[in-house]
Amino acid sequence: MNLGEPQEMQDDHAMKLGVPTKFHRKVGMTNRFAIGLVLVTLTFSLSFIALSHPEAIPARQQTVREVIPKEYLSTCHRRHEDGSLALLPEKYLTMNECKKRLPDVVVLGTKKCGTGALRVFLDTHPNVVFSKRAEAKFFTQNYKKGIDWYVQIMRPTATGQVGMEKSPGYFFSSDAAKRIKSDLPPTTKFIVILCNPVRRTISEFTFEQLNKIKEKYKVDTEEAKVIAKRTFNSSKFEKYITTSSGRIRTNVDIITHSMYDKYILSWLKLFPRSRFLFVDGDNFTHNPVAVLNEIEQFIEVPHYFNSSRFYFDKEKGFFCLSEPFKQCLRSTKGLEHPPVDRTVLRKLKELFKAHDFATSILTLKNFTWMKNDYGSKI
Ligand SMILES: Nc1ncnc2c1ncn2[C@@H]1O[C@H](COP(=O)(O)OS(=O)(=O)O)[C@@H](OP(=O)(O)O)[C@H]1O
Repeated sequence: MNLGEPQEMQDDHAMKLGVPTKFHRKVGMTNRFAIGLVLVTLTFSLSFIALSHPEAIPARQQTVREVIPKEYLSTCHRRHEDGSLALLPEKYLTMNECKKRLPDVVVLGTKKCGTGALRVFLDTHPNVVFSKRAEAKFFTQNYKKGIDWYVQIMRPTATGQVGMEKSPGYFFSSDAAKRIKSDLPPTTKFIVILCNPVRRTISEFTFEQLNKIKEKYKVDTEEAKVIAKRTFNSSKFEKYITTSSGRIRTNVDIITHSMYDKYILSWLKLFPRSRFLFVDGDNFTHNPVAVLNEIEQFIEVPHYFNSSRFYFDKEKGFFCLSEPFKQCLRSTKGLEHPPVDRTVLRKLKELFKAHDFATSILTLKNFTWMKNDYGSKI
């Protein structure tokens, strides 16, 4: 081809030689542009379809994607078969925004009304996470350790989980109430489990006696129980709670701790009642599912507890967990109580009746033991 020739002639030669002409080049460029445009549009459309319909990704690509176990999606822990908890690998903790936080719900009390069983049972709910320590006691004896210590003893929670703590001594402490008011957010909820005050008083006495024996003889709970039974003096309890003239002492802790109304009143002076759930401990002992369902609603977690998760253990004499693992409360819970003189029992009932009346007005609840005259068997 002579490059000095006019354009039409150059094209003529070119056509003959099979070389692309300017016209062909123009058409070629337009085609390539069009093909490119179609390819880009196709790629965009395919990735859009793939994103909005992950099932549309070809099977070969899906295999390289990690399949996250369903139970890892909104939690920070994995539960072993024996019930113990292990933190999930770091990437899941990040994905689920897991971190240690102040508790959302605090079980304030009350001592010997089933707070231990409440904790063990509630902790199996997938949306509930209790503190690492069984009892933090931060707002009472550990306050000097500082709020960072308190946060550190919590387990990490994912955003949708409810962090909880139980320290039954808080209920009796006006200091704890004031500190909670100043340190916890105004959204914190409180659970107070109350039970038959006569039975509660005997329970606290029995528990304290056992602890004294453990300390004195340097023995474990089982040995202490044997010693307690052997050395049991039937009038010990009666002597401890009555004056020489036979009146009930109203200045000993195990008695005052059962006068629930005065503590409730002091808490209600600081917090609105809507932030409390007052739970019937006697009902909880005999029908844990009903009470746990009530708690689920109050703390706003999905329904989880049903009767298949529990069984009544005849040897223990109490309900135990059957799912997700088998577990009864440890041997310091469900102690054998000493028999108590009938006259002393009657005096205790009379003393607590007036307080219970006030309790039911303050809580707007009629508790089991009030309906059945404190039960025939205490
Ligand atoms: N399921 C189950 N298993 C074992 N024990 C149960 C259960 N439900 C309620 N209870 C009652 O809980 C009482 C102990 O209460 P607390 O756990 O609050 O005691 S403590 O204040 O934390 O020491 C304990 O009191 P005692 O019987 O005097 O030991 C029990 O009566």
